[in-house]
Amino acid sequence: MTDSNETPYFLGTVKAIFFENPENLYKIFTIKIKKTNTDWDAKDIVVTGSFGEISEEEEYRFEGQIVDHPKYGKQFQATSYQRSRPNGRKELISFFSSDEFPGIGKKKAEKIVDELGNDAIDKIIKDPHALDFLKLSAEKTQQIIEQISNNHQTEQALYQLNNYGFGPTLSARIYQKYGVQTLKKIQADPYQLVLDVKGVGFKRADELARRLGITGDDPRRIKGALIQMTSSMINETGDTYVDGQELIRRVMGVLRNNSTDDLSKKLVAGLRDLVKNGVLLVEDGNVYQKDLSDSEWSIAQSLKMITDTFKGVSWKEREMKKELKKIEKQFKVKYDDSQEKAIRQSLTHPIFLLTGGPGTGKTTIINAIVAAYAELNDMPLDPNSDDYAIALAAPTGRAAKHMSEATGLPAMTIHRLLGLTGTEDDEYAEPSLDCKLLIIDEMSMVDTKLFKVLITAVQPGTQIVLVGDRDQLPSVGPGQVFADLINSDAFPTTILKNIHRQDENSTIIQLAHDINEGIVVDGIFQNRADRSFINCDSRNVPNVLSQIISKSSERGFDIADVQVLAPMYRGQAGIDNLNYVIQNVVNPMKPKRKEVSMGNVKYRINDKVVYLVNTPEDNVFNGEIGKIVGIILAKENTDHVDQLVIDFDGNEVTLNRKDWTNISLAYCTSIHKSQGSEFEMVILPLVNEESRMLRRNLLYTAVTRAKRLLIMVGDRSTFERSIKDQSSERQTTLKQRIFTTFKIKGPDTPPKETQEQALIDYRLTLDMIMNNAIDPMIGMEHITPQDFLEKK
Ligand SMILES: Nc1ncnc2c1ncn2[C@@H]1O[C@H](COP(=O)(O)OP(=O)(O)OP(=O)(O)O)[C@@H](O)[C@H]1O
Repeated sequence: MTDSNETPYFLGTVKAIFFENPENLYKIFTIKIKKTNTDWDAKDIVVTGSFGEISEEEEYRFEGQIVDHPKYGKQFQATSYQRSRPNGRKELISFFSSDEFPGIGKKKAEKIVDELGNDAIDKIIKDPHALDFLKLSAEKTQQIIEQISNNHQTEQALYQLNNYGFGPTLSARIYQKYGVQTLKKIQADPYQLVLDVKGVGFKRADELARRLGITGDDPRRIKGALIQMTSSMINETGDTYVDGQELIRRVMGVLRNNSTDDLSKKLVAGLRDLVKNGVLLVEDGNVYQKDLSDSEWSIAQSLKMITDTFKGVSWKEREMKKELKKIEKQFKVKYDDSQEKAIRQSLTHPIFLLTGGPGTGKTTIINAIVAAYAELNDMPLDPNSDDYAIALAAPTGRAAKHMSEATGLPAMTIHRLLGLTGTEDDEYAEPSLDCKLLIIDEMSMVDTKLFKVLITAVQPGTQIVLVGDRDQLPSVGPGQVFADLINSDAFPTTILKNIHRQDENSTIIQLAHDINEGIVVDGIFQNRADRSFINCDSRNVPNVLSQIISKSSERGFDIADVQVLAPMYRGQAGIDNLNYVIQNVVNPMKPKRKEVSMGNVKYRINDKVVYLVNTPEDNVFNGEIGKIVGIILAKENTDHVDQLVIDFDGNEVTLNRKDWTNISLAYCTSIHKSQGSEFEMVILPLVNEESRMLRRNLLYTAVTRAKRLLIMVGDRSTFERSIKDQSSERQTTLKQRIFTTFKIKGPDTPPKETQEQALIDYRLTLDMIMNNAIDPMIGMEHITPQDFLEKK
């Protein structure tokens, strides 16, 4: 493609930037070509890549390669770029006399080049007195120097970030955060990156710090470890705070090799500093990430504001009675007592909570609420009408689709409703929600931070209905908002218990309810038309599963409708091994078939895969399941990289090898990931080795994913034990914040401890540890410090 062996480049002026992703700084734009060493013969080309700073009408030099995008055709994928420097006398004169340097005309520009020569720019950057001969005012001279240095610093920073080992995406993200201060900031405190830039963990910052000579018990290192450990522990448990003593013990484990006598003093000083700077917060001996703690408070305050500003309803009781009769007729249903109570409460209160297991009528009630609300408030149920003010939303795309199908009205993800991008910027978003009735489904999946953004967006006078199944697994992110709201007793709540789904052959729903009640009946292990139990130990699970899958495909089940769900990745009956085993049953390697590898995983055409991150620019989101429809080997394309083409429900996405870490095989997925989705057939292997993870809510969530068929595999005692194992609640303080804000006296609220007292306690613990009275590694025998450094 190129004239010579040198890297392909394009020099040109940026004309129109038509796509920018603020998260990874990915941009797509056209340039008007001035020069290239390729045989591209058009006047323009589309350039793509991650760029810290690109301005329209500026000239840049891009290095990279021409690629052939399956949808958009040929474009230039830039791997590096720099603002082009004026070259030669003529260009330099027009550069200095341009609008960038007001006050310098052609004459002065000529003088500069005559005096400083063709490397005038470098000379000005290096020597602040280089321009003295012009005899301009000090202010003017300074302006010129700054203008030139700013351009230069961007290049310099990105070059140095690359030297530090950051790839283009991370470099662009860091540069976006710190701008021209990038190098100064990083060199002053590389651990600040852990806090400021998503994707940089303690381990990476620690490596960089070592290169910069920051080691041992340097305060910056201690603070970096405290921040990272707090975040790791919160992500691990889903709690909204960590136990202070435990945190300290773990941080000691990380810093252990470098411990000095006064480490304990330094640790407490580090903690104190982080508290002072608003990063962490200490309360009642617990350590919070300040923003997560603030989110709990904001939620409580917003709920209070919504409650206080509610002005009641304008219609009379008899009108509601009449309306209930009308909708029963309209939907051809007779609501049971708790259902009727739910409809009444939702219509008459500012905030209402509705929870129930499968088939208890949650969707039925959402429909009734919408219809009755519209009628009683004289609102047309027509989304195109200006007076329509109902917002329906759910945390996942699938749940939103279900809501929309059930109501016949538009429903969307909470992210879309709020205009969020699925990136870390979401936490700082302050959207405003313009509706009068807001209904959220699958509320158990909403975490603290998302709920904070949602609820603070709600305007006074809005009525809110939160619907979900409180017994399912809590959200992936920290918190258990739905359970906390229900347990606070601050809001009217209805728990639906009667199962209404009339399907004589279906026993799965009853089983789910029994599990939820902790009832172990023999019937669980007897085969029914829609479910069966296969007794086997963990060694036999792969074999048994292979047979079930073969049989199900003989019976005409598409593998897309069959989902194996497991709790753990490791082990014979773990997700990784089962994916390998099932892949070889449904999509085996044969001679002449294409196959590519990524680590131990092989990918073939027709493989079922799951996407693991959010990439709005490709319209694919975390948890979406797709099918590999194409494998393009490096030797077969102009990019010279292996590519997978994946069909996500009609949306085809091409992933270069470097992005294959964003997918995994999906024949078997985790129960956690399956929440909010339903499958025709669920196969659920549970084995004794996993007993540490098995809780009632995990089993309950897995079982309720099955629409038509459920096959449980494993040993009886494991199932029995998980049914009996009450799920342990997450540690959060949302309930207490609600008690305080609503002035409700909560049951035995623990005495308040001041920050100072807590810090003194830590000091004592630390001193004991330092004096070897307590081994900091007690209870951590099988755990290495590495386990806490960065989440995999
Ligand atoms: N009072 C009722 N009388 C008769 N049928 C009812 C009643 N309430 C609900 N149903 C029916 O029961 C079935 C389950 O109801 P619905 O789908 O609303 O429950 P759900 O709680 O949303 O269940 P899931 O969470 O599993 O979707 C539906 O077919 C619905 O029509």
